[in-house]
Amino acid sequence: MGKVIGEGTQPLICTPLVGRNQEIVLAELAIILEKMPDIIEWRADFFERIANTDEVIALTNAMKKIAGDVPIIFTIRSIREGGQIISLSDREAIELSAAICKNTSVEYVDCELSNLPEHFQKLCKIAKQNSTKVIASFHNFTCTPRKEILEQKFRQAEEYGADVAKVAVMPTSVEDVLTLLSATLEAKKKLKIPVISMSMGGLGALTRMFGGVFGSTVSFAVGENSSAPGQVPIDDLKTVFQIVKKSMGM
Ligand SMILES: O=C1C[C@@](O)(C(=O)O)C[C@@H](O)[C@@H]1O
Repeated sequence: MGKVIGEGTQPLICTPLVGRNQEIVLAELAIILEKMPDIIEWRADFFERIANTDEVIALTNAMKKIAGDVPIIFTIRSIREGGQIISLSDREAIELSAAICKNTSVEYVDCELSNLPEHFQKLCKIAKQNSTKVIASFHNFTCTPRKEILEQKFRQAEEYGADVAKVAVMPTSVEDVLTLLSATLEAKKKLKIPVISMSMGGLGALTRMFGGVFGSTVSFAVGENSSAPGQVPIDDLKTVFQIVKKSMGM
């Protein structure tokens, strides 16, 4: 049985795929699976044929065949939230994500909270009809907004009907790292849905290792290539999680 976000005592380890074409993505997937991640994220904004819906669907089907029980997150990260430049408009990106949900070969779809509410709701509806879970996400690659803003983003994810709330921000000080951890703990206590959070960059790397203690349910790790600054190699993360389990009993 594949792992489910929010279940279990330790955060799940998710490794991103960032290949530009089918051959590279599938090669990355084969290498990553040997490292036994709990979840795979396909960052489809890196895929150069993203405008061809049939090819994108065919690749998710091929990935599912190889990944088996390992759940897949389908993500189109927009340029405004740290993603690649793509030829699709926001509406077209939502339509592609909806087509992926209808095809049912991925377990999760990422949708940014910065989308128009009607676009977000449309994708949520189609995802639910097809038993795909929605991860509502918020990213800031330049700074860490105030704690109240982070809490509001977590809350908004739940209010919008998402299944998981995710916040990724860039710290410029250790205080920023504490702000992210503190907002995560608050969200974990108040929300009914699981939360994922990370502080990016070198300073934030500790949140990828110890964020589970504060309520984060997934940590993104480098399998083959990194998709964001500060990601820790999967083997290192597994070692840290073992030490946390042994020393903290979680
Ligand atoms: O949202 C996230 C988190 C992330 O930005 C990180 O910092 O690990 C990496 C992205 O691939 C993913 O979609």
